[in-house]
Amino acid sequence: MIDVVRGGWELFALSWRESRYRLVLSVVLMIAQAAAMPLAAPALAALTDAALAGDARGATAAAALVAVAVVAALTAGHFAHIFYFELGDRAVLRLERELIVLSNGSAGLEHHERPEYADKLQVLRQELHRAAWGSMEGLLNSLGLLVAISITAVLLARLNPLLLLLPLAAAPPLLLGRRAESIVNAARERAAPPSRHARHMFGLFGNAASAKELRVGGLGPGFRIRQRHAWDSASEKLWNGERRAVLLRTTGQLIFAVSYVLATLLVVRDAVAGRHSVGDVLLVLTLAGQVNQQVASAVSALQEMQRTTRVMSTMRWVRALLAGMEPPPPDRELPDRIRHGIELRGVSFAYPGTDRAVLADVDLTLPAGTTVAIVGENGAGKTTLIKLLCRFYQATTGVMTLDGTDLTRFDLARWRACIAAGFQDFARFELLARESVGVGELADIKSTEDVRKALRRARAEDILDRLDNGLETQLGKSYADGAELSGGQWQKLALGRAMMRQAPLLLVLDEPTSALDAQAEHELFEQYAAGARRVGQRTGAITVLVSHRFSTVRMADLILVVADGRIKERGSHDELMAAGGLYAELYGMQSAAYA
Ligand SMILES: Nc1ncnc2c1ncn2[C@@H]1O[C@H](COP(=O)(O)OP(=O)(O)OP(=O)(O)O)[C@@H](O)[C@H]1O
Repeated sequence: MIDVVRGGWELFALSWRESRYRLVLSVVLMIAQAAAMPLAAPALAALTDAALAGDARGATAAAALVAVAVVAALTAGHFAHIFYFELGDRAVLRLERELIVLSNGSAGLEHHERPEYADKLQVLRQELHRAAWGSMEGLLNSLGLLVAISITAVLLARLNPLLLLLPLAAAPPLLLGRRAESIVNAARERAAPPSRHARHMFGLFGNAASAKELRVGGLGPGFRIRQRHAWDSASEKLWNGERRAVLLRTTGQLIFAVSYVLATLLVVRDAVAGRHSVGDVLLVLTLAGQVNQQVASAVSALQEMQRTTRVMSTMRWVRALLAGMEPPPPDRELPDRIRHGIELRGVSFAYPGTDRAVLADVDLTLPAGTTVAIVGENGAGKTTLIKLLCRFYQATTGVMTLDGTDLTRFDLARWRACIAAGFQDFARFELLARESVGVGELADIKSTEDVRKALRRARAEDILDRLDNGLETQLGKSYADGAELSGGQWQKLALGRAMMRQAPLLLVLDEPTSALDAQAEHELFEQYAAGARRVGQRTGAITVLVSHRFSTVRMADLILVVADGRIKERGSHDELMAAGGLYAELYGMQSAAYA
């Protein structure tokens, strides 16, 4: 219950921040609506007593009050709905925005790869919309009900404290009604298989394809009997469920009806004895009828509030998880060139939530101004190494340094701004083609010239020939007029995106060209490596390339052979070939296959 109050309070505070006047108006109108019904009862009682006493002015005034209460009860809720509906929408947007900011603003990728995070996100996606404004309604209804129940209780207790037991009598119809609903649902589930079968049979008769076989096989009569049996079986199951449900609902309503009659008799007896007026009897008749409704509404409002509680506590969990992933504050300026290189010392890494070391005790130097290729079998740990270099994850043990300074001491955003990357699992940004490439360097996204140059460097300019509006073509099937690209074309755009940053300190290319044939990939990298060496001499930039194609790999200055999370061999192509180890063996096998 504390959680429900907390969730409600959080939603209330969120709505307050979003729009105070909408919230205040919603609350006032909902309370007005909720209070109007019970307040109509004493007005009705006063009207009756005044009429019986021949007091025309009193009766008129009371009638006016009844009219006002009824109008308020009928209309205030509709006006409130306009305000809280919008408020709910705004609350959803705010929570969604927060979710996007939280999960993308976070330093690493760890949260994306934690199953419980994915589960929570799934719940949030499903529940957020329904919860936020369903709960808004629940919250306001609860407030209104609190007021309505209090007024009703005071009015009834004034006449006879025993009448306060009436809400208890509203419980049986509610509980038995619930039970009846679950019985009907269970019956529907039981009836589903035979009813599906009956529908399938029915479909066979109306279908040209099956008609041929039904006739040739003489299956018609037999299938008709099957269909009827299936239908009878489904109907019987449903009928049984419905019959039990009606019985339970009727019992519940009867219990309330008996209590209602008893409550009325209690007041009628007092009225006959002269202790109460006829108006009082009418008051009880009216209020007792409302009690039933109030209890049912209170329960459904509580259920809505429980949904809010779930959403709000999930949001708290996500906030706490992501807050714990903030990188340490930077205390070193990132240099604008690499003088010596990037070093890994004793680096081991296991993915969060797992025990297996994907990288184990890696010692490695990526010298400034070089092109480094990483090779190894599937699952060896190549991509993981790249992810650590991009600081998507923090090494479990060991340290990574840039010219001797721990990488974590540099500002993360600045470090990322110095990286250009093409990933194996690239994104498909359904934007204009120019933007889809240009987001590789936001500052240049508007420059058609820069985007074209990047595509040229990625040897992907040919894509533009197939796009009706060239760079200004909308991409993706989410849009009616969006151009859908093949997997290979999307990959080329991703490579173009990686080429947008013209002078990165670190360029990582993790199999970004698997859709190209071996020759095209080779030519592309040869051209790229020549450019990278030129830039590298100036800035010390390092290119790290992951590829399974040895024809591409051989041109790298340094080749690392990764196996079981360790660097098994390192050296230039010639050195590794001369050593006659794993690299030489794999190279030999691949050249033989292409020979
Ligand atoms: N998010 C993750 N959570 C847990 N384990 C992971 C995760 N990503 C990768 N792994 C595991 O880490 C190991 C190394 O994966 P990695 O992607 O680094 O291999 P790779 O050498 O790049 O393989 P490939 O050549 O197939 O791309 C694999 O055993 C893989 O199952």
